[in-house]
Amino acid sequence: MKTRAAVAVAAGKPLEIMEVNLDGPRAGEVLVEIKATGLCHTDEFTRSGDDPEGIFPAILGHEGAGVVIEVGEGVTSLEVGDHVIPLYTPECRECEYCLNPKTNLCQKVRATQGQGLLPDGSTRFSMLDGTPIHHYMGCSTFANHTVVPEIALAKVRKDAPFDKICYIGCGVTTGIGAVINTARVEIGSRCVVFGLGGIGLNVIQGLRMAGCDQIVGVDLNDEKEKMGRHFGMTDFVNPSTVEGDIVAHLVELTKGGADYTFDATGNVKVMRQALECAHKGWGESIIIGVAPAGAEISTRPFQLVTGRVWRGTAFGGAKGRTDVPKIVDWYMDGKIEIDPMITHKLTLDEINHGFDLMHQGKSIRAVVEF
Ligand SMILES: NC(=O)c1ccc[n+]([C@@H]2O[C@H](COP(=O)([O-])OP(=O)(O)OC[C@H]3O[C@@H](n4cnc5c(N)ncnc54)[C@H](O)[C@@H]3O)[C@@H](O)[C@H]2O)c1
Ligand SMILES: [Zn+2]
Ligand SMILES: [Zn+2]
Repeated sequence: MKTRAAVAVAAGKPLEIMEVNLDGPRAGEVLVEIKATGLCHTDEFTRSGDDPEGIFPAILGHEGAGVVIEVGEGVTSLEVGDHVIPLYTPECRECEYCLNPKTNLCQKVRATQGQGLLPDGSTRFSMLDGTPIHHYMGCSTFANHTVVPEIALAKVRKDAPFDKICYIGCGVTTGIGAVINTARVEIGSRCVVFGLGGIGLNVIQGLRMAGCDQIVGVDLNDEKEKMGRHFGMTDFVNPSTVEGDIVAHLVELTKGGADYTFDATGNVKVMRQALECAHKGWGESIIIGVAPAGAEISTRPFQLVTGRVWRGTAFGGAKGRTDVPKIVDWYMDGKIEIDPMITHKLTLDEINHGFDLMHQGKSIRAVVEF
């Protein structure tokens, strides 16, 4: 079949909207009509050429929601008409990682996914002249139709709006999951969140759900304060207006250090501050942000010797086929909010404008509706 897609033709170039060929699903695969997709920083990281593992041409996008149009041979868990969210972290439920409750990093299709290919080593997308186009993060949601492995699709309820739940495909789950699955924050905790963007705000609403006593938000942009407070932030700190050491300031504000801290900036200097403002003896710092290629974190080992813990999280530690449908329920039941974070709606033709908004710090999430 043919479908419309925004194609990343080369590193650093704007996406090109074009008609592409899409082959039907093979064994274990599913054809999905994408109804809506969010634009995440990770897409921009790859589009810009900063991602050392970026492969071109490719169809980017990993934060989508849509409907099953056709299932390949042997697919048993999904049928035509099901509503789904593609998962860049799949859940095969049989690999060593899926069977271990400590991780969500299913390895079943890892090797081919990293190469921009489906598990059989080939691509379903091509340009009209026959040039193959790579998949991206196993999802490629910047296309009106895409082919995804069955194990990389979460089946969700049919009454949930696509233009909101697409965000659960990355940002919402990453932020809330970092609190619930990775940190396992206890009721009454004091926490600090660095970076109040599309990820940090979801950390904040996760902390509110977890019943924290204090939720400190840290951002260089004062305009982020209002939204932070809306989602449950109790204190706002702009490091550029703090005199002296930001770490000492945060330790004092949290009465001795935070029980849990989160980096949602991707800046390795901020990651160090996040670790060092965690409480001596038990404070844990969770790295969510993706740092530039080659960047390294550092601290004095004494920080860890005296009981602080440094951890990281991918996709909020969520096992997608199991956890994503529950998060969709939380949204539909009003336990979490998504609507105020969808600040811009675009058509596929306007997708490059979405990246401009991201750079200008004007959007939390821009969503493309097909
Ligand atoms: N681990 C994962 O699974 C995962 C998933 C998605 C995104 N991410 C990463 O999470 C990070 C945040 O993504 P986002 O979409 O929220 O980005 P964003 O740009 O919307 O938000 C980042 C925020 O950090 C603030 N900031 C920047 N530098 C700062 C500093 N020095 N001190 C304090 N605040 C600062 C910015 O003003 C902005 O509000 C990115 O690095 C992204 O790649 C990780
Ligand atoms: Zn993402
Ligand atoms: Zn697995």
